[in-house]
Amino acid sequence: MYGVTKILGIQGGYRGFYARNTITLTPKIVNDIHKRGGTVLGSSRGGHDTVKIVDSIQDRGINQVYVIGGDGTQRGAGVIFEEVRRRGLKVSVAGIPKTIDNDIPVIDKSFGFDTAVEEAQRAINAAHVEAVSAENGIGLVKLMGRHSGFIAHYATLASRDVDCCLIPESPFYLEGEGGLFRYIERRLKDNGHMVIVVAEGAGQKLIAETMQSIGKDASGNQLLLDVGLWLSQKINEYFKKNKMTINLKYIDPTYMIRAIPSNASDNVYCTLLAHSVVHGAMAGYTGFTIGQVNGRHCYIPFYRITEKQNRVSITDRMWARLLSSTNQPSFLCNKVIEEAKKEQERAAQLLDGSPSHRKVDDEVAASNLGRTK
Ligand SMILES: Nc1ncnc2c1ncn2[C@@H]1O[C@H](COP(=O)(O)OP(=O)(O)OP(=O)(O)O)[C@@H](O)[C@H]1O
Ligand SMILES: O=P(O)(O)OC[C@H]1O[C@](O)(CO)[C@@H](O)[C@@H]1O
Repeated sequence: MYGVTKILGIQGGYRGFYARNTITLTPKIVNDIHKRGGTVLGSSRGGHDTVKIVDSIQDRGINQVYVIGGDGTQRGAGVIFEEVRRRGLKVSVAGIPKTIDNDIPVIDKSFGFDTAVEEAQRAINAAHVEAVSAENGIGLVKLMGRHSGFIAHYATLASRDVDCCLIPESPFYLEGEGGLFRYIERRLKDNGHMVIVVAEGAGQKLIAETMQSIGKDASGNQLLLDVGLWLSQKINEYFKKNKMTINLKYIDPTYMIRAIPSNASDNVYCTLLAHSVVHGAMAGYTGFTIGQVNGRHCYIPFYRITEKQNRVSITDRMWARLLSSTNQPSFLCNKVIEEAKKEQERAAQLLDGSPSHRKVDDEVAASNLGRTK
């Protein structure tokens, strides 16, 4: 369509610009990559040496750079764009959001998220089978998502077999009235079994009270303490102390939900993102991330994408729908709800520069919060 004669694939993430080989991408090489999990180019964490990267772009005569990855990758693309602009180079820099976490703001969802939610069903179903097959069975599933709870949230809504979903955005506590242990006791007495889904970023403050931080990864992301093992141990200890028999089965599908090939919905989404981003670069746009916003493909300036992370809003209808589907306690006091609403209003004003038009559905959220206390 555009008469492009050469497309280079940079291998091994950002360091691939200066420390790894590159491969020439041809229709034959990329023909079936949508049927394979992972990345044909390989990825890495860390290694973003902006000067070396832009030197490489300049030396190779590259005039369009398409950067595929999560929130960190998009931040890295933004830095490259600034350096390219500082040098006055005629190079278009465009980002394509790809992460299972769905933690990239502004866009409706990230490529990879749907596939992860679909694959998580297998782990939740297994947890449910194990839970119903034993006396006071508890199936506990930990899901990825880093500091966002979207995968756990939507996998719970999709499954309908989950009795409690714990996410980083909604703090919880274990002991006492309204705490997790009392809720588990009640569910086991009423139902004989239960399924708990916990996002890997949940409970970090609670765990940190008794466990040391384990540092950061090569990209500077805080490494998460293992909430799945911690919660399994805490639940077993509590019921042992209270002399109540339980059979807890812990399932950690972690990389299973990331390593599989993308599903049909994500394949179509990815194709549309690719078409849109190329049209944008060919039209002369630069410094943008492509993304679907309210169903339409948009060119979003890097600074909008990198100014914050997308997090589950616990005063939104979708979270209220989860609470009414699991019947779990909200673990929240009114003060936290009010703070969350204010944060949501501030975020909405930031996005459209005006007072928030989107009225949080207080009645639904509050009634569910109130009802499940
Ligand atoms: N602010 C930044 N400036 C320059 N480079 C960055 C920045 N943040 C992240 N990067 C680089 O972007 C790359 C990917 O970042 P990271 O490892 O956080 O993964 P990610 O893109 O967030 O993907 P995922 O969300 O799937 O983990 C790394 O090479 C990292 O060094
Ligand atoms: O591949 P690594 O370094 O273990 O990173 C795991 C992280 O990557 C993600 O899968 C994507 O950001 C997160 O959900 C998870 O916390």
